[in-house]
Amino acid sequence: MTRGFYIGRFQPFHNGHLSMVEQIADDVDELVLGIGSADDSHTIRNPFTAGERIMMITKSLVDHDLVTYAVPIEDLERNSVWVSHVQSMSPDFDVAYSNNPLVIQLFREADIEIRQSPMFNREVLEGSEVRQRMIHGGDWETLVPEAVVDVVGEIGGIERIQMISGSDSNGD
Ligand SMILES: Nc1ncnc2c1ncn2[C@@H]1O[C@H](COP(=O)(O)OP(=O)(O)OP(=O)(O)O)[C@@H](O)[C@H]1O
Ligand SMILES: NC(=O)c1ccc[n+]([C@@H]2O[C@H](COP(=O)(O)O)[C@@H](O)[C@H]2O)c1
Repeated sequence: MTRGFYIGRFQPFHNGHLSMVEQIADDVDELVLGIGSADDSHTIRNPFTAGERIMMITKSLVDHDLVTYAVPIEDLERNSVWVSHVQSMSPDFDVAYSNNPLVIQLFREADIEIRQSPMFNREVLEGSEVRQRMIHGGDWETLVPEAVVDVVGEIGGIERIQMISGSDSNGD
């Protein structure tokens, strides 16, 4: 039995993240999704709470044949102890997945196997692109799973991110 660990902020969970999960599913029996920066929300970079991101991920993966656990991981002041912090919060895992250079470095230094994946359609499948489209009234819905559109609607996410940015749906 192999269990993987995939860390990200998932602000929001988009189709690039979904493709990465689908690829990881070929390697592992179970997957922990670490909700990074879990203590942050209501900012342009991190508009959604950890609980809202868990809803997005759980509902997006409900029809996938993979056992998943979403675990909130708060940020720490000290990078040197971050991997221990992750391990203290997560079910045990055999291999970690990330394309983030700092995350890769920290897991390598802790002698934990880390795998990267190709970037899927990165010109548009990027959290900051999705958030900019939400702020400016662009087409963000095609970049995320349908379940994420539903959750964003349920929580009033567009109104929130537009309020945070001081914009409105027609603003720049
Ligand atoms: N299109 C993609 N294809 C494959 N991996 C991706 C893609 N987008 C993000 N990732 C990876 O998923 C992990 C989590 O990413 P993250 O939540 O920061 O999303 P992001 O799209 O990079 O968002 P942001 O623009 O908010 O930083 C990182 O390792 C990131 O490199
Ligand atoms: N010292 C720390 O708290 C520390 C170190 C490395 C990564 N992280 C977190 O891991 C996550 C990595 O995800 P991204 O690849 O989405 O940036 C982020 O939430 C980031 O803040 C935290």
